[in-house]
Amino acid sequence: MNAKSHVVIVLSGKRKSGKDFVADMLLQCFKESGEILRISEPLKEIYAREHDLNFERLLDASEYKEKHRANMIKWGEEQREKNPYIFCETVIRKASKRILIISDARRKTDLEFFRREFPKNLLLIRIEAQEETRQKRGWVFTKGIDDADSECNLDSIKDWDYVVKNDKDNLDIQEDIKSIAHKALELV
Ligand SMILES: Nc1ncnc2c1ncn2[C@@H]1O[C@H](COP(=O)(O)OP(=O)(O)OP(=O)(O)O)[C@@H](O)[C@H]1O
Repeated sequence: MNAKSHVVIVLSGKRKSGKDFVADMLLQCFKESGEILRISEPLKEIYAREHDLNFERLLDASEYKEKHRANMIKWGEEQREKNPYIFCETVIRKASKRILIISDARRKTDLEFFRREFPKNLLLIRIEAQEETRQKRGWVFTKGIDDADSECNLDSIKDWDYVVKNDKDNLDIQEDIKSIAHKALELV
């Protein structure tokens, strides 16, 4: 598939704001024509290979992932200093479906990449949840992670196509999900 023929929905939000949850709900709207891709996946794949770690365990929500999170962030920064778009480029090479849901944009350079590559077929989404909600979902403020660039770099961005307030449950965000899915299908 020609890279330019994708419609791309980019999700961003703080830890435990519900990025994966929203990505899954969106995917249900698109079924076979959609797929979820994560910028952090090639990062984890290459990091695991270079550090002799278990790639699968870095992907799930395990203690193992949390243990390596800080070092992985630092390593990712070093790679991005050489090429800020390296992980976005890798993830797009893996895309095979018409509608791509990128569930973890974290930096302005990620947005730059998608704006440049998909100027007409792009939806930028911010997921917001209050700290109290995130804590109920298991979030604990961690110095070096929650105050790092990977969590804060997009805080100042205001021109999202949609902001989803995800403090309640799936019924509460269903209307937002429908609008986003509808807009994406218009762009196909
Ligand atoms: N609207 C919702 N209704 C019910 N549960 C939700 C909702 N949003 C998120 N959750 C739950 O909260 C938890 C955290 O959500 P999720 O994993 O999607 O967050 P995330 O932003 O992807 O987190 P991280 O950045 O840490 O990977 C999950 O258990 C998820 O099922």
